[in-house]
Amino acid sequence: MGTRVAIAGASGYAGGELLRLLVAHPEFELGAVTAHSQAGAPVTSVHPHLATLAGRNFDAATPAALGDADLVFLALPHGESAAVAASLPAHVKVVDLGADHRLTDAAAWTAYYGGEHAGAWTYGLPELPGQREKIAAATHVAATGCYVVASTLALRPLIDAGLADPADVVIVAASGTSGAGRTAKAHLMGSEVMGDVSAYKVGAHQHTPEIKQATGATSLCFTPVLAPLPRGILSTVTARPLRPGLSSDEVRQALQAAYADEPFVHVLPEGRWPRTASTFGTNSAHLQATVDLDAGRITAVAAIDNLGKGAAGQAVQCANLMLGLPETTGLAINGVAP
Ligand SMILES: NC(=O)C1=CN([C@@H]2O[C@H](COP(=O)(O)OP(=O)(O)OC[C@H]3O[C@@H](n4cnc5c(N)ncnc54)[C@H](OP(=O)(O)O)[C@@H]3O)[C@@H](O)[C@H]2O)C=CC1
Ligand SMILES: CC(=O)N[C@@H](CCC(=O)OP(=O)(O)O)C(=O)O
Repeated sequence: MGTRVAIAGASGYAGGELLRLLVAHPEFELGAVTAHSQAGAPVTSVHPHLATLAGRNFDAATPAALGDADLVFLALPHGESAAVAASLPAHVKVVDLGADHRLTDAAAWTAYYGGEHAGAWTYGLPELPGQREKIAAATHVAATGCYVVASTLALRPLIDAGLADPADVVIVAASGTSGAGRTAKAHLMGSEVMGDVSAYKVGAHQHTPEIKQATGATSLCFTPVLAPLPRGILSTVTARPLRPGLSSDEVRQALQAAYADEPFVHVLPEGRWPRTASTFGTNSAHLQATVDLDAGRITAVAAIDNLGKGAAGQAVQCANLMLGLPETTGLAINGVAP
């Protein structure tokens, strides 16, 4: 018998990607897969690509159904996780894909999400220094925000190495439409998003405090961009170099040193820049960096799949650690092409 895992919010985009990963995971046995408005509906009516789940229906989200698992993934709208987590037996481990337990600063939560902060859990980005061990020892983990994963993997080693000025960071990041969720507004679907690229929540995006928390940046100008893709995030991070004459080689070497032993983070060969298509359906992040000599700025670019390393893949990576399994179990490193 494998470890029993359940999903709350299995009818959403993140929940659907979790389902896809969990049914193929060699150590997991699927427990309850709960939905809200779709409770009782066939799983394949919402996720027709999950053919092996034909005949299975979404469960109602009761504490008894979810509490029967060893580990529960919460893929619920922001603000819904704390109550569900509190209803579970104490021995059940939890990985939350939502934002509720990511921020350590309660005032930042209230400013960007509104309402009262539910409290911080262990932060679920294993590639941060020392974080893998904390995740492995944790019972409750808050998986990171999608833009935050890409931006942090590109920026954090450069701040840690003393190469990038944490007080002068600019990030422009494009996301595919699935980042907004399945229950997203009509303008994110179909004809209105095709052939269009647009900035949104300019200077006011809720991932701004989380990127600062995860990277150590103290001043950040973050502009998210909606791109006509189903999946993918491409984050372009620029920062002022802290050392005159800093070379591209030094910047690349800082990334290479930080990720030399990381199975999912790939610093590309010099001159090749990340593309979201290469990470589609994977838990990988592709990175590249240089120094823009004309502008006098470091430029680092990261690509991920927002539903992979940005959500469900990252959550499974954390669950593997929490359950003492090899971290890569059930997760893809290589993508699909063309
Ligand atoms: N999409 C992404 O790229 C990423 C998403 N996340 C996070 O994952 C979580 C889910 O996101 P996503 O899958 O995109 O969202 P979706 O809108 O696609 O799915 C939301 C899920 O929550 C359920 N739900 C809706 N309202 C309620 C409610 N009031 N109470 C309980 N359940 C409810 C829905 O059920 P039903 O459909 O049956 O009504 C559905 O299963 C969010 O916290 C999001 O921030 C994290 C990283 C990236
Ligand atoms: C394209 C799009 O709209 N994206 C969403 C992603 C944020 C989100 O809710 O995801 P996290 O769980 O990663 O915080 C947004 O910008 O609000």
